[in-house]
Amino acid sequence: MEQLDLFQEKNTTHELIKINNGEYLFIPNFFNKNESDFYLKTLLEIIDWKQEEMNMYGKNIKFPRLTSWYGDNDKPYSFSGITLNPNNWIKELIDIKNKIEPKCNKEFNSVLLNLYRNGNDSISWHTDAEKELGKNPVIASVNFGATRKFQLRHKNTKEKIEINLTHGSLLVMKGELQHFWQHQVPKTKQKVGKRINLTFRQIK
Ligand SMILES: O=C(O)CCC(=O)C(=O)O
Ligand SMILES: [Fe+2]
Repeated sequence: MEQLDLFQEKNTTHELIKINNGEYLFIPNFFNKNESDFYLKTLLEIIDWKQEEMNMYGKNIKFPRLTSWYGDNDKPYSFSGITLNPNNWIKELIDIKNKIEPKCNKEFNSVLLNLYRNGNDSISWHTDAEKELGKNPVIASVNFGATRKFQLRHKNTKEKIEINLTHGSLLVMKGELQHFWQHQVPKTKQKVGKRINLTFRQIK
């Protein structure tokens, strides 16, 4: 049936959503408009944004987005074929971390930031299941700027879920979700502005 290929739209106002093999929280206006505008503008200016490259089959491929890594862990963090050394925490990132931790019931010691400059920037299907993150990692994703589609796909059943990550929203992925579901932010042909995503993590 064609229906199976359609993404289920899950922009409900319920906070905790239980899915097959995982759960997540989604709170659209976790940060109010003023806070969100402030963080979008400030983080664009003060974050140490870089376009990382990875080597694939002998070719250097540029990531289709800018990234930056902050944390209190002196260990470098490796993912998608690259290793990032953490920058030291800055006040704005600690303020965001302090605000989300009670909602997540979790403390974080690092954050990966992504800057999607326009609709051509993206992140392709992956899981956040690096071994440094432990067994069932809690990953808190904070969003400022343009709304982009965030898609989840079950590895076995291929079931798909789509969430519009709006300005000021908080998405918390938890339970066994990272073992069973991949996620991505696809490119879009629509004219979209800049978007910043922060994923807070606890690195062991
Ligand atoms: O931009 C997003 O919403 C997702 C980012 C992500 O999945 C990651 O950095 O691991
Ligand atoms: Fe991810």
